[in-house]
Amino acid sequence: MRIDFTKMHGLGNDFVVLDARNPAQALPAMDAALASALANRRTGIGCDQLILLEPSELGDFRMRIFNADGSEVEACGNATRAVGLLHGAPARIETLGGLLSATPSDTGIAVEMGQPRFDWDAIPLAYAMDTHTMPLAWEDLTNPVGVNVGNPHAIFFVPDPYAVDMERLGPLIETDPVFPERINVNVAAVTARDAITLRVWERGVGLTLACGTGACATAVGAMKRGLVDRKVTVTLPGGALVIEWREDDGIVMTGPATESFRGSFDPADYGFAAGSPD
Ligand SMILES: N[C@H](CCC[C@H](N)C(=O)O)C(=O)O
Repeated sequence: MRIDFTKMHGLGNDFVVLDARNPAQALPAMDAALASALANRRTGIGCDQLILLEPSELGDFRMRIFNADGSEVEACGNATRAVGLLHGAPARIETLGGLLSATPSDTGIAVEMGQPRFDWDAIPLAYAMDTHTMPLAWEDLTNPVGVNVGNPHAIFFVPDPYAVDMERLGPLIETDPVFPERINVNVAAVTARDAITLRVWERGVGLTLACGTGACATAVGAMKRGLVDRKVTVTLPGGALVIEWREDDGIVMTGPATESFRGSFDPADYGFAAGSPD
């Protein structure tokens, strides 16, 4: 019994997508162990996030998101565009972070990501503080913005994101106890009223070529600080996303989604029997 998968990416942030809406694709219990084994780029299929589609009572389908370390999380912007493409947008997608809508646009897929949350306990943080300019510092990275866009982000505005030692500082910040659920770490430079350059150390993954929720969080953080207008282009190593923060609709992220190839695997190769109940 083999399990089918679709390999996809959004600006190089890549995913292995499993579709468990089809009972014939009954999956072993999807858990941290299986997700991290499949995501492993040496011994597994390899991806930043493992995406599992399941039936949903609330929307067209449910999307579960597992980081490469196996942690299940609330939101993944690039994957939301990818599964919107795969399913056929328009689509209403249930996630742990809320019900999202994906619709086709002339530059790919547009996703309404909901409203950002800035309260310290919504990020969440370990104690109360001003999230507009958090009194925190890790060497030259100081006073980030804290925001939750379905998942938690810290945004540092710096002169040059590519001059930051993310491999060293990223994991230090990601796992600091001030972030009880860890954090996605963004370093950004505002280059115009409608342009931001961004790099992201992702919670549970590390440096990625792009992070959709990071682009959303960074855009609204810059808007809160009055650094940019309400619609900006965020350029990541893998390419650009357009982020707009509308009063009523919340954040709208628009960008490409790509299907790379399809394949299948035998769960027994990962120590799991297909079809075993969750
Ligand atoms: N690492 C993120 C999840 C994936 C976010 C990123 N891939 C995106 O496109 O939003 C987290 O733990 O919250």
